[in-house]
Amino acid sequence: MDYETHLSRIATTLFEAMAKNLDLNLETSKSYLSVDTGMVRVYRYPRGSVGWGMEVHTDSSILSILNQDDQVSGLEVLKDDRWLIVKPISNTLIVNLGDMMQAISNDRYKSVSHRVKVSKNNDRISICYFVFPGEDVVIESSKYKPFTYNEFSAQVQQDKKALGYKVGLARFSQKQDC
Ligand SMILES: O=C(O)CCC(=O)C(=O)O
Ligand SMILES: [Fe+2]
Repeated sequence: MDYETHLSRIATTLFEAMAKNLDLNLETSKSYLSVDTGMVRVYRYPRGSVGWGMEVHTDSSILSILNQDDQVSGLEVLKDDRWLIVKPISNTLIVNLGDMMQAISNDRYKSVSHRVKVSKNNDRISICYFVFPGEDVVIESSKYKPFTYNEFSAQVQQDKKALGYKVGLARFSQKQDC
C-alpha cells in the first residue's frame, strides 16, 4: 500500500472515533470525511533563512497528519495562548485538527493555530497529509451557517486576495456578519 492509503486509513479511524465521541449521526458523519480528497505535500524548509518557514495559520482540512523531520524541530502550536515547540520524535505522527473538524464538531474541537520556524543550521523536511470533506457536502451545525468546503475555500481565496489573510470560519459564523 502506498503512503496515502495508510494515512487515509488512519484519518478514517481517528475521524470515526471523534464522530462517536461527539455523538454525531453515523451516516451524516460518514459523508463528511472524503478520503478521495486526501493529498500529500512534502515541504523542505532550507536552513538559515530569516523569518518563518510558514506563518501562523489554521489548516482548512478536517485532519492534517504530519510526519515531521525526526531531527530538526520547527513546528510550533498555540495552546492556551502559549506557543509550544513540537519536539521531533522518530516514527511518530502529529495530528492537527483543521477548520472543517471545528465546524463539524460545532466548536467542541478547535482547529489548532500553528507555524513553522526555520532552523539556522539544518534543512527541515516534513511530509503532510491533508483530508477534506467532499466539495459539495453541506456541513451543518448550530454555530455556523450551512456551507460546503467549496464555498469555504472560495471565501478563503477571496479574503487572501482582498485582505492578505485568511478570515476562516468566522466568515460563516451564525452570530456575526463579517
Ligand atoms: O511543515 C510542517 O510541519 C507543517 C506544514 C503545515 O502546517 C501546512 O502545510 O499546513
Ligand atoms: Fe498547517
